[in-house]
Amino acid sequence: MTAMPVVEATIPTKVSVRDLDFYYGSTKALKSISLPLYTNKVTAFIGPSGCGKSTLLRILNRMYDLYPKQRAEGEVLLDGENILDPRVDLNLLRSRVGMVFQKPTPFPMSIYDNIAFGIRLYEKLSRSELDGRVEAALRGAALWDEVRDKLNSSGLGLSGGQQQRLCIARTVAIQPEVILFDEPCSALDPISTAKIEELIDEMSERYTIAIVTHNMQQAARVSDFTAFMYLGDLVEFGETNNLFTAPQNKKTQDYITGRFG
Ligand SMILES: Nc1ncnc2c1ncn2[C@@H]1O[C@H](COP(=O)(O)OP(=O)(O)OP(=O)(O)O)[C@@H](O)[C@H]1O
Repeated sequence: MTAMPVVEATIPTKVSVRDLDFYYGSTKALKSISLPLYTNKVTAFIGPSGCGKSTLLRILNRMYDLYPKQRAEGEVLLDGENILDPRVDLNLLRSRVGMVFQKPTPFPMSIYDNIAFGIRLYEKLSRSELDGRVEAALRGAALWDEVRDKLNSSGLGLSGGQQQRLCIARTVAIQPEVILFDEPCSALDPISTAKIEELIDEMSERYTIAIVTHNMQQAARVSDFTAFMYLGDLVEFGETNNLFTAPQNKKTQDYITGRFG
């Protein structure tokens, strides 16, 4: 049993990962991970390729459940409720814990319908209520001003950075509590990346956020807390400032100073 790192006892915990193991078939990809995601804070998962960052992220909304040979053991408490329990309603869970992927993946439909599609799955709204929700979501993703005059055009006609903000709008439209970002900027140019980073910062006022990133500067810029992982272990978890300036573990230090990874 590994102890849960407690860094900020004064901030409420939204998600509590406890003694989490994860298997791809017989391969163990995560080993007894325990960490908190603090409410309305951004937590970055960093570490060299293959250390388990995306695996950990995908557990937080049971994405792995789509694959029969993948299995998690341990607990992931969302507001105290274990989301690994087989009785959990996955549609409800994924409406509470949204996800933005590495590659922007708009649906092949209009900008408006990209947002409205998910809302319609969960709620029955009048046209004017739906219009309001679509606008609020696009504003929340800092995209409204760029698309307000072409809501009926295809989402696929937008630039890569705009498409990623459309995907963020689609996620926030469902009014989740937690948002998971899996390398959200890796396909984007520096200006689009800066916009998404700024957006993540603003979004943390309303959502609890976890982000997987290869880019340590990005982790340092956007996150409040950082988890450093290595070969399926959580090596160090702490406030981002502390972890980057005064790492406690030699492996963390080697990684952030570019000695490996
Ligand atoms: N579908 C899969 N089947 C079998 N093993 C897998 C699968 N996906 C990932 N793994 C293994 O699990 C481990 C963790 O992978 P994961 O993708 O979570 O790492 P990561 O830190 O996100 O890597 P990267 O930065 O390269 O995306 C790796 O050893 C990987 O080879």
